[in-house]
Amino acid sequence: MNAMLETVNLVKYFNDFCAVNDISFTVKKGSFTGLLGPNGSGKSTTLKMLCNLSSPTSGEVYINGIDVCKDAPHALSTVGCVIETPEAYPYITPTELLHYVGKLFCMSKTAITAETKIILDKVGITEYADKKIGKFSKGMKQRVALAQALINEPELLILDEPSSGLDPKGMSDMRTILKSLNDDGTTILMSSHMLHEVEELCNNVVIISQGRVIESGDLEFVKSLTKKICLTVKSSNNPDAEMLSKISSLSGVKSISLHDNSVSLSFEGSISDRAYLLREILNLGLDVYDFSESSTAFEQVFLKLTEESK
Ligand SMILES: Nc1ncnc2c1ncn2[C@@H]1O[C@H](COP(=O)(O)OP(=O)(O)OP(=O)(O)O)[C@@H](O)[C@H]1O
Repeated sequence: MNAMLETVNLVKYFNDFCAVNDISFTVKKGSFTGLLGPNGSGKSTTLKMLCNLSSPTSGEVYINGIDVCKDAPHALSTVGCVIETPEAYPYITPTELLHYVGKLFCMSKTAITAETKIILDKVGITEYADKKIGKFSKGMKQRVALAQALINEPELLILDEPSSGLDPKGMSDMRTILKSLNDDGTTILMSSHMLHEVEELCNNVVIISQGRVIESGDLEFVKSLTKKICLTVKSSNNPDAEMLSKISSLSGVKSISLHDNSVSLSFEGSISDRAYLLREILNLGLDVYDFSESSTAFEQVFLKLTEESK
């Protein structure tokens, strides 16, 4: 079986408000799946139901084919979760926390000690192993939260915005850790607001809006849903008005704007159309030193899909 996790027609009402409306998706074994959606779209509510922290109004969740609502301990025995920013007791140390969590999983003291060493190294806090968590920065606390989710060597990690609130270095470190966990075979389902993060890490995406799945599939498929891409052309000479007008009339160019010496193009066409466009731009006399697809291509898909679903 290829599915690590499957949700079937998941519904969650808070009184008469429907926060999750008939959500079905699959997380493939070994994948790094991003759960994307605007604020309030139902990401956290969905993840909480997957970890049995909240009961669905209706619908089912299966992990490795086991129904989470009917047999949570069995279904979740292979899962590690970090939902919202967990606050550990400030006066305990990462080592003590991992020992406590390990005992909850009925692990032996020897196994806990061995695992703790490996995990603290994986998340990069070995030197803080015996320091009190209360004094840790937000980034360190996120690493501790991830560490406790790893104690039972989970096959599946469910993470609610793991980079949230971290500074750029903290985010980058967290991405490196998650990438390495996934490379080592851990399946990861992660919610995120940061599209570039999802593009960098994930190979599958589930996009939700207003409690509904509006698109899901592998990242390249979702990106291909819009043929229009954003190209950035940087040149050492400044394009004049005539050049800009000529560029805007080239085949495939939908719109054009200029910021400093950089021309942004909205473009639709094949790879060879793109090559033709570059040749034409060079022929116009622009001294191009960079011609690249900007990272907003996926962002455009996301905005378009969430806009269309309203
Ligand atoms: N316990 C609750 N009681 C009532 N409404 C709730 C509760 N939890 C969530 N909601 C509502 O359900 C909707 C979905 O919330 P949820 O937190 O799942 O969204 P989200 O996509 O995770 O948002 P964000 O990106 O801002 O974290 C929101 O409108 C929220 O206000």
